[in-house]
Amino acid sequence: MTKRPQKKKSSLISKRTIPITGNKESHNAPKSLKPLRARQLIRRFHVLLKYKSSILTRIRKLVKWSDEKDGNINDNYMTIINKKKQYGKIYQDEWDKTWNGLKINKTPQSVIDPDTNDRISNDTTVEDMIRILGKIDSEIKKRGGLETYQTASTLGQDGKRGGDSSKMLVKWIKELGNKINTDTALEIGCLSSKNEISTSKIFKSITRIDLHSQEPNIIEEQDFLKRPLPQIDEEKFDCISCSLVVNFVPSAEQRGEMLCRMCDFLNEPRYDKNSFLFFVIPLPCVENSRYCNLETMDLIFSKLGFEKMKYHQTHKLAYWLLKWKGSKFVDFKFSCHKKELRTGKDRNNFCIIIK
Ligand SMILES: C[S@@+](CC[C@H](N)C(=O)[O-])C[C@H]1O[C@@H](n2cnc3c(N)ncnc32)[C@H](O)[C@@H]1O
Repeated sequence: MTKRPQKKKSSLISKRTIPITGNKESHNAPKSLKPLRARQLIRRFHVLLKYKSSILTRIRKLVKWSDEKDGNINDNYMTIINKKKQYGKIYQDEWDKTWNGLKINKTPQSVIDPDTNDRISNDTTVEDMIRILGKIDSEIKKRGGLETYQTASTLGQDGKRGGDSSKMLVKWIKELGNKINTDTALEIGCLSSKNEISTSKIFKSITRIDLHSQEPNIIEEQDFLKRPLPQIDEEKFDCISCSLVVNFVPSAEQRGEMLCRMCDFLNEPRYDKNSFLFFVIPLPCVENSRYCNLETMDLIFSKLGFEKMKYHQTHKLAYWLLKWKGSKFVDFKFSCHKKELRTGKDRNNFCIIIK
């Protein structure tokens, strides 16, 4: 059902978390955060990861990187840096400068400055990009890495602050009553096994995965883009929950791939059983993006064989419950490109590309 042959895809976060010299202590993720600071950090991580992804895409072209020969660039870009002494020095100097200069307890401020020093254009050299990578990697590490991001996101799930988004899935499934018959679920991007999707017991079994597991025996540490494709029906699911994950994925192509891939993990509908996708993204991804609106999402979902059962938006989030009609309804020729839909400088660049 995969739209195109599945290539081995990248881990979204580089495995490299220490500088070349390996002599920096890692900072532990904070145990608690004030809400404002948590929001600032989440935004900051999104910016850093997205920027890093654009830089790697550009380096990939410049150095004529081949996935077959060299592996995935997200995991292996350090081989480029380590190849030349001069590259290593540029990366390390920027790493150190950022590490020594960045005050992490202050409101996040940009160490990267796309308006002046860190702009990437057609003239940007590999050296320039390695310099920016050094800054970004150092900042990610100094802020505590993915663990800090997750602490901030978990805090956003606090019941007192609106609760976890799976509440909406549970409500909808209950509303649909016996029209919906789902036993198994895959929760992509699972921060906690105490969320309503788990405690409500609406599923007989839930497989939980996350890039960085906070409950190692319960949540499998796995990148969904690398999860082996099901070989037998028992490895598929009646429901996939993908809440606030796609916006975390740094590149538009990987977001598209994630959506296409979900079809491979859903059971073909049967006479007594349907398959569902619960999907959540921040509202600005559809309300204020230069490249994506609700019509774009409707089109993508319908071309991938989904039918909208429920939609709800709050002032922050957009939620969908979609029924998957099966592989017969997937338009394998469909592609979705980057096309400007809204102009204006206050837009965000959220985009989904399907090739
Ligand atoms: C903002 S949290 C969302 C948590 C929860 N699903 C919710 O709705 O509140 C995003 C989570 O997605 C995880 N994530 C991002 N990309 C992923 C991927 N490719 N595979 C698995 N998990 C991923 C991140 O590690 C992070 O824990």
